[in-house]
This record gives sequence, C-alpha cells and structure tokens, in this order.
Amino acid sequence: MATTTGVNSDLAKERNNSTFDVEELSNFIYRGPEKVKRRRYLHNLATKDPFFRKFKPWAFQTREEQYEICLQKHLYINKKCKELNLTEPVDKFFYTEAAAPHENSPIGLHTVMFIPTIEKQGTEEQKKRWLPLAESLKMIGTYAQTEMGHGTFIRGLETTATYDPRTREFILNSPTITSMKYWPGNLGKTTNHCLVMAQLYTQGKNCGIHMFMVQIRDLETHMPLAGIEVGDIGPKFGYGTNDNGFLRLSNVRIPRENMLMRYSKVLEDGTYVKPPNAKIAYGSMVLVRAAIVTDAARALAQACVISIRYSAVRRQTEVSPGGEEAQIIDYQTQQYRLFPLLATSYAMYFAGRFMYDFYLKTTAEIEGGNLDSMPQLHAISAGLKAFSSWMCSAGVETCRLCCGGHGYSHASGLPKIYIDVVPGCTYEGENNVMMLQVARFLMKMYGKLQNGEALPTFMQYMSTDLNKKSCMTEEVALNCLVMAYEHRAARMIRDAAASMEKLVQSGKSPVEAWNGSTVMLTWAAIAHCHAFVTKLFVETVVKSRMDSKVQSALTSLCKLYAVHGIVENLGGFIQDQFFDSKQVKILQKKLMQLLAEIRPNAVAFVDAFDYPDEVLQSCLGRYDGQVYQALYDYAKSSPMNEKEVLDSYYKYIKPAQNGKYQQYSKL
Ligand SMILES: CCCCC/C=C\C/C=C\C/C=C\C/C=C\C/C=C\CCCCC(=O)SCCNC(=O)CCNC(=O)[C@H](O)C(C)(C)COP(=O)(O)OP(=O)(O)OC[C@H]1O[C@@H](n2cnc3c(N)ncnc32)[C@H](O)[C@@H]1OP(=O)(O)O
Ligand SMILES: Cc1cc2nc3c(=O)[nH]c(=O)nc-3n(C[C@H](O)[C@H](O)[C@H](O)COP(=O)(O)OP(=O)(O)OC[C@H]3O[C@@H](n4cnc5c(N)ncnc54)[C@H](O)[C@@H]3O)c2cc1C
Repeated sequence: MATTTGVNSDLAKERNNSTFDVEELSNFIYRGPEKVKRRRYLHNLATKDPFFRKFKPWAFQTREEQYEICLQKHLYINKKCKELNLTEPVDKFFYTEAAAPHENSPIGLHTVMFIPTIEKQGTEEQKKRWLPLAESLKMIGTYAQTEMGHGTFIRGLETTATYDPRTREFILNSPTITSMKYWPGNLGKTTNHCLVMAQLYTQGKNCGIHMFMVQIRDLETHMPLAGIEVGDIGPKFGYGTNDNGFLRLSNVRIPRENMLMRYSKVLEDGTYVKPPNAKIAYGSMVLVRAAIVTDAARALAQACVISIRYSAVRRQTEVSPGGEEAQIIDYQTQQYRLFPLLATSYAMYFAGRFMYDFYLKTTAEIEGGNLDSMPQLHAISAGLKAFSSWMCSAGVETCRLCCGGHGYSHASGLPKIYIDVVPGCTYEGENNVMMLQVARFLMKMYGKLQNGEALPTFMQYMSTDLNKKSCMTEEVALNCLVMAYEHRAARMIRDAAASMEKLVQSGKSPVEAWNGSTVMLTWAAIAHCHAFVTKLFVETVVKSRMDSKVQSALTSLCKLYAVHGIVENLGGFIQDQFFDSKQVKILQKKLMQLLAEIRPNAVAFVDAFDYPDEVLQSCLGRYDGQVYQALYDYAKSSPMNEKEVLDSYYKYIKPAQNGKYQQYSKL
C-alpha cells in the first residue's frame, strides 16, 4: 500500500530486494566514483540554481515562450560554463542536461556545429579571427547545409558560391526555390552568421561543395543584410524551442578569406587546390553522429527510469478474485516490453562510450595527417547513429505505452523525451541512408575478403564458416550468443553481395544492381550494427573490472539483450538452420528465465543511472514514487484551472445551451 509521504512502500521494497549496490553500478556506468561525484556536482549546480526554476513548466509554454525561455536558459548556461570554467564537453553536457532537460537549445547549433566546424575546417588565421567572436557570442552561427530540395544528397545542393578574381570575392546565390536553405537549427531568428555549404565555381568550373562563412544579419540591429531573406520555418513535431530556419541568398558577396580553407583552397587568381580527401569536409556531421549515440542512450535510459519506477508503484487488477492488485511490473508482458529496453539502454550507453573514445582517437590521427581510418570512422559513426536513434526512439515510445493513460500526459515527461530524440532518426543523415553507407563499407570489406586481403579487426567475423551450426546449449553462453549475431550478419552480407552479383550477371549495371538490392543491403547493415553493439556489451561485462555482484547482474542484463534480439528476429537466425528447433526452444525458455532473474533488480538498474527528479521532470518517475499526489498537483497547476469558469463558457456553451448560434454567423 502506498503512503502519501516518504518513499512509496513498494518502491522501498524493490530497493531492499536488489542483489547489488546501486552506487557500484553508477560508478561503473560513469567510469569511476570521481566521475560520478563530478556529474552529481554538475547536476546539483544546475538543479539547485533558482534561475532555472523561475520559469513555468515547458508543457504550459506557447511556442514563442518555449523559444524565449529556452534562449534565456542557454545564454545563462553559457555564462555559467565560463564562470565555472567548464571547458570539457562532457562537463558541459552534464550541466546542460540538468539545466534544460530535452529543451533543444536556440544556440545549440552554434556550440555543436558552428564552432567545431571553424575549429576543424578553418585555417589558423580564420580560427584566430572568428573563434573569439564566436566564444563571446558576438558572432552567433549555425551549420546551413540542408536545402528545401536536398538534405540527403549533398552533392546535389544548389546554392552557388562563384569566385570573382577581380574583387577577390565569392558571390553566393540561391538560384531556385528548392535551393533555399531550410531546416538549419537556430537559423530563423537567432543567428547572425552561417556556415553555408555551397557549390564552388571558379575559373568556370564546378569544384563541388564547400563551406563559406556568411554574415546574414547586422551585428547592431540584427536586421537581415542586403540580399538575405531569412526566417523561422514554423511549428514542427517538436523542437519548439528551436528556430529552425530558411535562408535565401541573392548575390551576396563575401571576401575570399571567408571560404573555410584548411584543406581545400581557392587562390587569389582563382586556382582551386583540392583537399587530401574530398570527404574531409563532412567531418562536422561525423562529430554529431558520434554524439547522437550517447544522446539517444540517455533518452532511453531516462524513459526506462520513469516507466520502470512507475511500474513498480502502479497496481492494477486483482490477480485472484478479492486478492491484492498486482504491481504492473509483475506482469510478464510488462517485463517483456520493458526489460529488454532496459538492457538496450545499457547496450547503447556502452556503445556511446566506445563511440566517443573512437571518435577522439581517429580525429586525432586525421588531424595528424593520417587519413587511413576515415572510412571506418564514417561507417561506425553512421551505423551506430542510425541503430541507436532507431532503437532508442522506438523504445521511448514503448516506455510511454507501458505507462497506460498517464503515459500520454506531459506529466509523465515521456512525450518531451520522445520528441527530442526521434528527429535523431532524420537529422545528421536519414537512418536508411546511413545504413546504406554502412552497407557500402560492408560490400568493400566483402570484396577484400574475396581477394584474400586483410580485414580490420571488427570485420574479421565475416570470414566465419557459414556452414557451421550454433554452439548454443542450455547454458546459453555469451560467446555462443555473439557468434550467432556475427553468423547472421556475415550471412546477410554474403546474401546482399550475391543479390548484386546475380543482378549484374543478368545484365544490370552495378548501379542498378545496387538499387535492386538495397533492402537486403539494409538488412545486412542493421545485422552488422546489432552484432557490433552486442559484442561490445558482452566485452564490457566480461572484460571490465567491477564489483562481482554488479557483474553478475549486468551479465544477466547483457544476456537478455542478446537473447531477446535473437527471439525477436528469429527468421534471420534460423534461415540457414544455424539454430535447430531445440535451440530455439532453449532461447525462448531462457528469455522467460532472464525476465524473472532481472525482476528484483529492475529498479536498482534504473536507479543506477542516477538521474535526479529535476532532470526527469516526471510525475511518474519520481524517486519517492509518490506519483498520485504529483499527478494531482500537476493537474491543479494547469493554466486551464486558473479560473473555475472559463470565458468560453459564457461565450459559446451557454448560448448554445439556449439555442443561440448567432455568434457563428458573424464570422
Ligand atoms: C563523440 C562526442 C560525444 C561527446 C558527448 C559529449 C558532448 C556532446 C555535446 C553535444 C552534442 C549532444 C548531442 C547531439 C544531439 C543532437 C544534435 C543537435 C542537433 C542536430 C543538428 C542536426 C544538424 C544536421 O542535420 S546537419 C545536416 C546533416 N546532413 C546529412 O547528414 C546529410 C547526409 N548525407 C551525406 O552525408 C552524404 O550525402 C552521403 C549520403 C554520405 C553521400 O555523400 P556523397 O558525397 O554523395 O557520397 P558519394 O556517393 O560521392 O561517396 C561516397 C563515398 O564517400 C564516403 N563518405 C561519405 N561520407 C563520409 C564521411 N563523413 N567520412 C568519410 N568518408 C565518407 C563513403 O564511405 C563512400 O566511400 P567509397 O566511395 O565507398 O570509398
Ligand atoms: C529537427 C531537425 C533539425 C535539423 N537541423 C539541421 C541543421 O542544423 N542543419 C542542416 O543543414 N540540416 C538540418 N536538418 C536537416 C536534416 O539533416 C535533413 O532533413 C536530413 O539529412 C534528411 O534529409 P532530407 O530531409 O532531404 O530527407 P530525404 O532525403 O528527402 O528523405 C526522404 C526519404 O527518402 C529516402 N531516401 C533519400 N535518399 C535516399 C537514397 N539515396 N537511398 C534510399 N533512400 C533514400 C529516405 O530514407 C527517406 O525515407 C534538420 C532536420 C531536422 C528534422
């Protein structure tokens, strides 16, 4: 029975029953007690700061208020980060996630893409010129690449930058309606500069797409400059705090020095100097793709915290007539929907940790002049970005559904998380398109395998003997699970390659063969990413040092991740009789056992993510489990309840009750 003060008794019982120390698991997730302490310190700085609490809740704000309030919060965050000397991206990330949770920043693109693009693609002189202005917000910029007509196919962008050697300027133009920049974050009303991706023309030749710094608004009045038409694109599915914008450029002249020239150059006479690799200009997209993995994991983790705590508190339906109503977390169907998502949130966190390290290592190599790992970085970041955003967005929605009616209310905090995470499936490369980039890499690797060439370590599984059957026994060993995922991926890669080969043999061109095989190629890419994430999870629990009780609990969760993925995608695992029917039954039975095994630790697993209530902003996910009082308080705080009788009653309902409808004929 729930009490109205203190911690809900069901939730308290859950915490008493767990088999491991939550603090130990938090230490493992966040890489040590010092880092946990630091994260808590940063969260506390934000959640205890009265500045962030003076605004009305996000769900009660109009679009204009969402923008204005979020802008104030992020400008304040910017100021505080400077005062507190928070320079590490991870520190800023933790401080911000607590200060403005899931409120997409009106200066976010400035921080996440504009400044990093100058840093990575600018010359020393350009960095010296622009970075101090950008750091002090005198220049506020965005990354303006996508156009109304093209987002995916960036070689098809229509914006032009034509070099005029007489004046040593570029002339920028949006020659058609489809060429206008459309979607860039913060572009509509906030920014005064843009990094514009445009087709470079010099000496009469098209040299492909390049980045140009373009001032769009006056630095004093903030009015658009001559030749610039700019504005907000209007309300969207979410992202109300963000002024995604449109931009038309008409004969806008910028100095030659405004082309980002660290790698490609246009000399004064108009001579074009090529970069060492044309795709080096895509580096800022790779950075954000890498960051999206952690961002998506965080969204799913928070949704699991909310949904699992609520499932422990919520009681529904007497199990036997007249008996006590069960905690909904005890229904096997609820466990089947939630626990694999809990496992997925851990899998994605570890994938995000890996991605962060790999990104830093590989970009350091690239900056040192060694570009060898660029294709791997592209394939891994594109694949993990797509896989994580798909799995986590769908997972957040399932968490919402698992909360029944209350999940549909903004009081749950879940809709806010969902609308923040789901565009990650689209921006920074639409997920299907990203998976096809992965497939392109896989086909190259397959070609190497056929030629007997060496493969990078993470691709060596492709040489597995596809006639081999699974080693799965009742024990359901982790290595047999990994082998199953790698077997499926290797077979799907081979099948996709065979499909293309067959089409070529039937007289199709390589391009036609590719287009005729994209579904199979996508299956292969997804299977590859699934294998990659599973193996990473297994290696993390097997090879890392951690408390033995935590390790045992985490091993069950990891097993659940792997077994559930097989049972849910069974067709792909049994197509070549890799598993026999006896082994399938073993896996199904194991799945049910694992749900029961994880049940006593479910709340502890979500507590270990260590998100304060102020970050979750959820009546259902509160640490103390006092959900009903919170829902009641939330309802009472609705602006709709400020007056007992609304003006609309007198204006519309009362006249209608009296049969008077004249007011409508006035319209
Ligand atoms: C890791 C850091 C973690 C830190 C965590 C802490 C702090 C983080 C702080 C903050 C971030 C927090 C969260 C982030 C979350 C949210 C972000 C907020 C807002 C989001 C803003 C969104 C902004 C945008 O959307 S910008 C626009 C993005 N647009 C796209 O992505 C377009 C997609 N299209 C493409 O990328 C390309 O067109 C393409 C599909 C790849 C095709 O390119 P194209 O040139 O046409 O290719 P082509 O066919 O000629 O050649 C293919 C060839 O090129 C290789 N290739 C392609 N791309 C790359 C690359 N990037 N690198 C290397 N190589 C590349 C490809 O492999 C092919 O090679 P090959 O021919 O087969 O050899
Ligand atoms: C919230 C949000 C913020 C954004 N912020 C920015 C920003 O700051 N800066 C910026 O420049 N852009 C931004 N964008 C734009 C974003 O990057 C693009 O929308 C994205 O890259 C997808 O491109 P698209 O819209 O052209 O989709 P399309 O390519 O038109 O996709 C439509 C469909 O076609 C399919 N498709 C397209 N091409 C292929 C192909 N080759 N093979 C198979 N299928 C294909 C896709 O899979 C998809 O199903 C933002 C978008 C959103 C939603």
